[in-house]
Amino acid sequence: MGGMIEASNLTKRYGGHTAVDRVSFTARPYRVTGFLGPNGAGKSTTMRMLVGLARPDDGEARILGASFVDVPNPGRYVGVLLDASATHKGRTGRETLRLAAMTMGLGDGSVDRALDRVGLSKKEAARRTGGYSLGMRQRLGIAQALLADPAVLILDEPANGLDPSGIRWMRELVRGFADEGGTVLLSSHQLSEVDAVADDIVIMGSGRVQAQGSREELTRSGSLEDAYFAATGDSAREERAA
Ligand SMILES: Nc1ncnc2c1ncn2[C@@H]1O[C@H](COP(=O)(O)OP(=O)(O)OP(=O)(O)O)[C@@H](O)[C@H]1O
Repeated sequence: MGGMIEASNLTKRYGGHTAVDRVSFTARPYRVTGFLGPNGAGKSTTMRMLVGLARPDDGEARILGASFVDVPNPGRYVGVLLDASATHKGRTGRETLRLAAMTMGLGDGSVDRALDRVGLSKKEAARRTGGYSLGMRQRLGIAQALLADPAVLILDEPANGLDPSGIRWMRELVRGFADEGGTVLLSSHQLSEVDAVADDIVIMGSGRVQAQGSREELTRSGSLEDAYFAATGDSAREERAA
C-alpha cells in the first residue's frame, strides 16, 4: 500500500493570507513522521485539513488512499488528537470516552482498554475533566484517539504539558504503535522529542514545506536543531516581522 497519509499541494488561505501553501508530503506505515515548524508555520491548519476539519482551497488530503470525508466512520481508522483541552469540562473522563465510543459504534470494552493503555486509573476516569491537569487531558485525548485501534494516529503537540515520565511514556507509545505497522504524524515544538522518536521529518515555515526527508538524511551534516534553523531561519524571522 502507498502512503497512509498523503498531503498533495494542500493550500489554505485566510483572507489575503496564505496559511498553508502547496504542502506535499507522505507519512508511511511503520514510521513516525515528525512535523516541525515555528509558531504560525501552518502545522495545525495542515493537520485540520488532513482530517477534514478545514477545507483546502487547493490540493488534496488523503488518508488510507481515500479522502478523509469519504471514509465511513473515519475515527475507526484514524485516531486524532488536535486539542486536548477541547473536552467538555463537566463530563468525567470515562463519560467522554463512552460518548466517543458510542459515536463510533464501539462497546464499553474499548473504553477500559484505552484507559488502561494510557495509564488513567478508574478513579481518575471518574473525575470531571475540568479538574484534570494538562498531562491527564493529554492522556485522555490519546485514549480517545486509540479507542478504535486505528491504523493512523495524527497528534498535534501530544507531549505538551507532560512531565518527563509522561514524555517517555508518550515516546514509547508512539514508537510501539508504529512498530506494529501504524502510521503516526506528530507535530511538536520539542526538537529533542522528535529527534528521539521520528523516522521521517517534515519542517514547515511560512506555510510551506522548507525541508523533508528521513531523520538520517536531515541530520547527515549536523544536529536536528541545525537542520531546523537552516530550514526555518528566514521564515521564522519573516513571521516575527509580520
Ligand atoms: N481560523 C483562522 N482564521 C484566520 N487565520 C488563521 C486561522 N487558523 C490559522 N490561521 C493563521 O494561519 C497561520 C498558520 O497557523 P497554524 O495554527 O496552522 O500554525 P502552527 O504551525 O500550527 O502554529 P503553532 O505552532 O503556534 O501551533 C497563522 O498565521 C494563523 O494566524
